[in-house]
Amino acid sequence: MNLSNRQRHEQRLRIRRLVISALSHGMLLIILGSALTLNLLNSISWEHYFLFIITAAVTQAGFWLIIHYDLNLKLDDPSMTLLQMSTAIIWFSLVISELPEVRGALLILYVMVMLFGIFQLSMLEFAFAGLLSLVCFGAVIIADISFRPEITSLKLSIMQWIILATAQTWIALFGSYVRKLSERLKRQRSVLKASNDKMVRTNEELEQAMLQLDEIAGTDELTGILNRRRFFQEAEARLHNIDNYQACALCMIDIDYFKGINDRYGHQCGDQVLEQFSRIASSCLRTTDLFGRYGGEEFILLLPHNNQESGIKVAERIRQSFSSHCFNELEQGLSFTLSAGITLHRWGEPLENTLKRADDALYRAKKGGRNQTVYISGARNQPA
Ligand SMILES: Nc1nc2c(ncn2[C@@H]2O[C@H](COP(=O)(O)OP(=O)(O)OP(=O)(O)O)[C@@H](O)[C@H]2O)c(=O)[nH]1
Repeated sequence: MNLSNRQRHEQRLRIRRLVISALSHGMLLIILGSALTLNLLNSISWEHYFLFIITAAVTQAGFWLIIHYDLNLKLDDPSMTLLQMSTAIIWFSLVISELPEVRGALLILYVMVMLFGIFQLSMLEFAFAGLLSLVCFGAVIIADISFRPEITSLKLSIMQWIILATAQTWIALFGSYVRKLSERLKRQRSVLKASNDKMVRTNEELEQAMLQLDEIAGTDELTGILNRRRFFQEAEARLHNIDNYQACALCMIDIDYFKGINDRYGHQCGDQVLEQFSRIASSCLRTTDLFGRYGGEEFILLLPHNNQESGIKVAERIRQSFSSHCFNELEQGLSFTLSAGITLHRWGEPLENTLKRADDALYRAKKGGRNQTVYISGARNQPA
């Protein structure tokens, strides 16, 4: 039978309980065996003793086989608590019936059996187990009166029966109280677990929402690239972590005569050009590059691990890709140009200084006739 992890765990617990039950039987047999060896008991023979061993072994092995082959799972109560208790009560009664000398002391065995079911049985089941022990013990008394009248004190036997009835009633009441308590604890634990799970889920959802909010807060609505604020946050963080001998380029890009695009084709078409430019530029960049919208039609790039040559190459690649793109949807064969200013970040310098140089380079590109990339040296790229 294919069992779930939970069922397997419960079966292991049932085997453990069975071991406890077998040990209780064994303990009684050891006590009896010791008393027999020391000749303290006259009423019981070794034959009877071995019969007790065999019956105990057979019943315990039977229960073990039932659990081992998972047959108990087909029962209404897979723990077989009441069944095991009833078997034990009958077996203890047989043992007790052979030991009139120590019967009073052995009454405790019935109580022990009742304790076995303290977390499992309902009030009704407890009442059944208690009644069964009283009936079995009553049968022992009747057998004594019938077969051993000479050594039987009726008054004492009745007194013992009353004591047993009182003890079993008390245990049945106490047992049902303990069971209710444990059920209440279980319910509280499951409520706690449910609210804990809910809290974990809410936290995860909150975290997810915060991440989404953070992403939205750092994204330019029109182009989907980083906005100016987030670009500088991330650029500062990157520069802080960059190792000092790795050159890093900063590039500013401005679409040429953008006002004219707006004026001629309308603001919406101007937006389309900005979106298209962002797509083209993104396709020319590596995932480690930072790309943001500086404002209006101005864009900014941080290109880690780039020197003068490779930085200019990236800017030129973007410029050429953009200028060779045709905006046929606006006008057949229509294309635009851009200007770029680039510089290298100097190790340890504030980002505004680098930005100022890149802006100067862009200004020169515009002044120089647009549609070009101008580089201004970032001087040393080494520690001062
Ligand atoms: N469609 C659109 N236009 C914008 C946006 N942001 C700024 N602009 C416009 O971009 C234009 C920028 O024009 P200018 O700064 O004069 O520059 P230019 O026309 O590109 O000229 P040069 O940069 O000198 O080549 C302005 O008309 C702004 O209104 C935007 O999000 N969408």
